[in-house]
Amino acid sequence: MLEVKNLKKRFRLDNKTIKENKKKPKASLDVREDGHWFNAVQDVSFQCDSGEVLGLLGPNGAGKTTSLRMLSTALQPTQGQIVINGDDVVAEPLAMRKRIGFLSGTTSLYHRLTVRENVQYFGRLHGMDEAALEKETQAVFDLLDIHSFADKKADSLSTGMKQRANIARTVIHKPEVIVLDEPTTGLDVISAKTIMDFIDSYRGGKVPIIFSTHHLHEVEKLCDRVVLINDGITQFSGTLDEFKAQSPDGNLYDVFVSLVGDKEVA
Ligand SMILES: Nc1ncnc2c1ncn2[C@@H]1O[C@H](COP(=O)(O)OP(=O)(O)OP(=O)(O)O)[C@@H](O)[C@H]1O
Repeated sequence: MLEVKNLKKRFRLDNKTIKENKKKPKASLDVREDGHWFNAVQDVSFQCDSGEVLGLLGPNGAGKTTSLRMLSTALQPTQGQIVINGDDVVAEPLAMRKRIGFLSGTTSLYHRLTVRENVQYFGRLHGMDEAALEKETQAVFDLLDIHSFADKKADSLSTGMKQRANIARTVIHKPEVIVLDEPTTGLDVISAKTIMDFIDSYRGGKVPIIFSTHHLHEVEKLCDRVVLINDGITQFSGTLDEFKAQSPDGNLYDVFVSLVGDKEVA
């Protein structure tokens, strides 16, 4: 189980931005501008049980990536708690990192290695023995439909194949929590569907899986829980049914728009 409580992250602004902001009318600034600081994530809380799929929604710049980077220990929170199966992620980031599988926009592969070599390299870095590595490689390649290109070099792959290989690399060590930042963005229909089926395969299992997306149909199809962030604040956290119940006809788009106000919908 993953629990996130009152997460905050503020970034120090560079001098040029501070100077420029001083010249602008206050009303034109992002509500999160705060002198020398930018409060990218102001107050984010949610939880996700084992076997649940949680969809993280929000307009561009809402704070989704910043929140996911904190969950995965890539960024230290300014404040707040992140707990995985009773253990404190913020207090023990290095120990906890091994227990989390994080796909970010910058997760990548060694170009000259094959997919299999890449994935197994990361498995060995996590201390997996060869028998476990073989077994898990097979299982993950099945789930992500990778076998047909498993022995191709990474630099010869399509964008969709690369993303599937990146996900394989992210989960090869059987993490306790899986965090995927916009896993289907920019992908063709078949690769996106393969990744959605992969996420779906975790439902009802032992691992909470969290992914951010701008695609409401993915949320409708896959998610048990929905969290919507706006201006770095949790606007909604609950089940998919509770989210849908906010609109008379259960239309996700209408609920999203009603919660984020007149902000441009991504
Ligand atoms: N290092 C940083 N310094 C200053 N501001 C930052 C920094 N990193 C992120 N931000 C700002 O924090 C806000 C939240 O960014 P974040 O990338 O988390 O949003 P997001 O919800 O993932 O957006 P998108 O849907 O566009 O990917 C943005 O306004 C961004 O410009």
